[in-house]
Amino acid sequence: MKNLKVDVAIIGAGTAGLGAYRAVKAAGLGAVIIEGGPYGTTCARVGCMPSKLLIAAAEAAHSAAHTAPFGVHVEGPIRVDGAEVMDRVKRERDRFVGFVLDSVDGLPQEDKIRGYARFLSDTTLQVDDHTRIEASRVVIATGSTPVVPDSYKALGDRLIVNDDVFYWDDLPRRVLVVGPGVIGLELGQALARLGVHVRLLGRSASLGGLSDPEVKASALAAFQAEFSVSLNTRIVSAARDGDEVEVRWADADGRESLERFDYLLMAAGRRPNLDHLQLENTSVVLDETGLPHFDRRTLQLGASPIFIAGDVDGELLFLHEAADEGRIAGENAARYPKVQPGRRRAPLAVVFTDPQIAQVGVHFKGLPTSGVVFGEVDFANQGRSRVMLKNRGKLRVYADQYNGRFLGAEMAGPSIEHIAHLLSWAVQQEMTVPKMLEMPFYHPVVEEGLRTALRQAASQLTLAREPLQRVKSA
Ligand SMILES: Cc1cc2nc3c(=O)[nH]c(=O)nc-3n(C[C@H](O)[C@H](O)[C@H](O)COP(=O)(O)OP(=O)(O)OC[C@H]3O[C@@H](n4cnc5c(N)ncnc54)[C@H](O)[C@@H]3O)c2cc1C
Ligand SMILES: NC(=O)c1ccc[n+]([C@@H]2O[C@H](COP(=O)([O-])OP(=O)(O)OC[C@H]3O[C@@H](n4cnc5c(N)ncnc54)[C@H](O)[C@@H]3O)[C@@H](O)[C@H]2O)c1
Repeated sequence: MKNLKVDVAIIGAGTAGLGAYRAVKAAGLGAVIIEGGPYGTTCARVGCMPSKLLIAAAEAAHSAAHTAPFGVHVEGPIRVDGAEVMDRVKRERDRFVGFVLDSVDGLPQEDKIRGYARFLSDTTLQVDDHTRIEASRVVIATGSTPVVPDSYKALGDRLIVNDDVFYWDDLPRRVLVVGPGVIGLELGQALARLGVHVRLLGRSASLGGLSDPEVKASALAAFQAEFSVSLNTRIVSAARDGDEVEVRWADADGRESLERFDYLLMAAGRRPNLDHLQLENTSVVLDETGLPHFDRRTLQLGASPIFIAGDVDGELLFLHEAADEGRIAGENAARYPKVQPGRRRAPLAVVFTDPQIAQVGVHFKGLPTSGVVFGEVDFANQGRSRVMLKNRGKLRVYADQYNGRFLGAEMAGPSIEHIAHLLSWAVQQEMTVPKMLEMPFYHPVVEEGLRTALRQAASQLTLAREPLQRVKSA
């Protein structure tokens, strides 16, 4: 058994863990980073980057197949070569992973420990059965794993998760996607556009994380016009038959269907990688679901010398949040016990479907029940969106009725990744709707649709009247 003593031990060399490691080293302390799986990060290897590569191929196929309304005719069938599609996805993915591997290669050899870590106490870690580490502080950055209900496990290698898709050598013929969340929608639509027969089933009314019912209805209509998406369904049975999966499912009205697929892609959410850490050996307080209590601002677990960062805290499963949290946890581990709140950014989430989906600031479901004004634009008749034949979806903005402060927005539509950025910057700058309307809007751009929504919200503000009413009622 090898014994080590170090200031800070970081568990997990993903985006959050590497960020934490860099922050500890920048503070002049010693650190080790422990990794049990392959280096390269979830984002680069099986997450953000390969999914966007698959989506890019799907967009190319979709555009090629939809030129006719412009009077442009591509003669003959559009041929998607699945092997070539997957080859590019994997080649480019490996390039992105390569950048991470280069940066890991650059770390001092003695700082890198290979193996899976578990806690023996707050400050003692066991890595596999070869190394014991005494660390004054520990950062948990172990990421998340797809949730796979036990009842599906008999499907064997015909049951897949997002990771498996990015190791395919060719595209399959038929895929059942379970879960209309972010991953299910992104991968489901991309595969459908590449010619795979896709059915996407959800067990509730949820869709891509949206909470605004009007935006959700608009997004659902857009997706359903293109491929098979059914909500409020129930999978009655899923059984393996040879190399196929036979699925019986019931729609919202209870009508049952029987269908065969090559794969069942489980995209029903992710859970934190905490199971094997043996947190029960520490002083950390766990809630009834086994998740540790932590301070969102400092990322400290109670008063312990243990910090948490990235997907594993189960809060904001996005790359930029994992990077921020890694830095904050690393800085606080370095300055422990004098921890400080870290700077957090305005909430921003983008789903790379078509239409894209985004949420910014306060979500619809988090709005107060009164004192909020709404503005909206339906992209169906928005000038530039119609010019491009991308006129699907809806955007709704929320503002404080009395001080005009822009609170947040939910949206589905064209150019949404960019509009969502503008809006998240406005949230972080604490702008009011009238102030936002003072900003330039070029013509003709999709952002003119945003202006329509902002104007509608502005017209309902009671900025001047409110103080008067207060005086009257006093
Ligand atoms: C398909 C998909 C698409 C996505 N697309 C986007 C996107 O477009 N934009 C976006 O912002 N986010 C996206 N995400 C989310 C984003 O990838 C994650 O939020 C981010 O990668 C989380 O980083 P992390 O450092 O917390 O975890 P990870 O990168 O997963 O790192 C955790 C590491 O810990 C290791 N580990 C686990 N347990 C132990 C242990 N006991 N001992 C040692 N090592 C351990 C793991 O092997 C892993 O390497 C996507 C995710 C998926 C799955
Ligand atoms: N573009 C991005 O930023 C991006 C892309 C992919 C993933 N991510 C991150 O990864 C996280 C996880 O993604 P996800 O799509 O796995 O989870 P999710 O929580 O977004 O969606 C899961 C969906 O599955 C449904 N569901 C759950 N159990 C089910 C069952 N048994 N049958 C049918 N439907 C079921 C849920 O109702 C929900 O709609 C996201 O929340 C996101 O933070 C981000």
